[in-house]
Amino acid sequence: MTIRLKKTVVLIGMMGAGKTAVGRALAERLHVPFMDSDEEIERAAAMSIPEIFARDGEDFFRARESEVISRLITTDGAILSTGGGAFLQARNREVIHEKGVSVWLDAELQTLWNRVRNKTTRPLLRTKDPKATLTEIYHKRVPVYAKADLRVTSEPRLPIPEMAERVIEALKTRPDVLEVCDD
Ligand SMILES: Nc1ncnc2c1ncn2[C@@H]1O[C@H](COP(=O)(O)OP(=O)(O)O)[C@@H](O)[C@H]1O
Ligand SMILES: O=C(O)C1=C[C@@H](OP(=O)(O)O)[C@@H](O)[C@H](O)C1
Ligand SMILES: [Mg+2]
Repeated sequence: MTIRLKKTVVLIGMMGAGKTAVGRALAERLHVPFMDSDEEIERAAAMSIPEIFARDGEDFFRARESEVISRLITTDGAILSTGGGAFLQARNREVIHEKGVSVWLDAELQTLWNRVRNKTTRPLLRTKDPKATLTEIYHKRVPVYAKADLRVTSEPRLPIPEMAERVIEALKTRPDVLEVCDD
């Protein structure tokens, strides 16, 4: 069985949902290019995300993020993992809807927290009470993430390759995106 992607699949959702890890596994499984907007921003700036936030601020980062998404979404039939804030901007949602298909990787707050709690790579969580900050961001964003074309729920103990399979199952409901050919 061969699977062919006709549109670029854009993974959206909270920090720690697994967009980067699942996106990479999904691209390997489907033999298509993998892109991550954060990695692309870091590479172009030759700085890490925390360094960009510290030196140039969040607004600067969001502007770079929009540019990178608009550019990368033009690659047909690839996987594009975005940063957790990307889908919040209407302009980003529009280009994603126009040229790709959005998949919300949805995970429970406790799962997200367990995955990000010991990491220093997410500047938005550098607050006095990072768990409260994550909770606040989560509740604010969920209604926007719900605008995605597809939603895939992540169970805390589901391994990354199985999450990638779940995404494929969800994509099978969209023949305009995924073509399954019996060999
Ligand atoms: N399904 C999963 N099972 C176990 N660990 C996971 C899973 N998804 C993500 N992780 C881990 O959680 C952390 C955050 O994942 P990441 O892909 O960076 O999330 P995001 O890009 O959505 O912020 C990483 O250490 C990743 O390996
Ligand atoms: O949620 C957010 O606003 C952010 C999420 C991060 O990406 P991940 O969702 O891949 O962690 C990164 O883009 C930046 O730290 C801001
Ligand atoms: Mg990521």
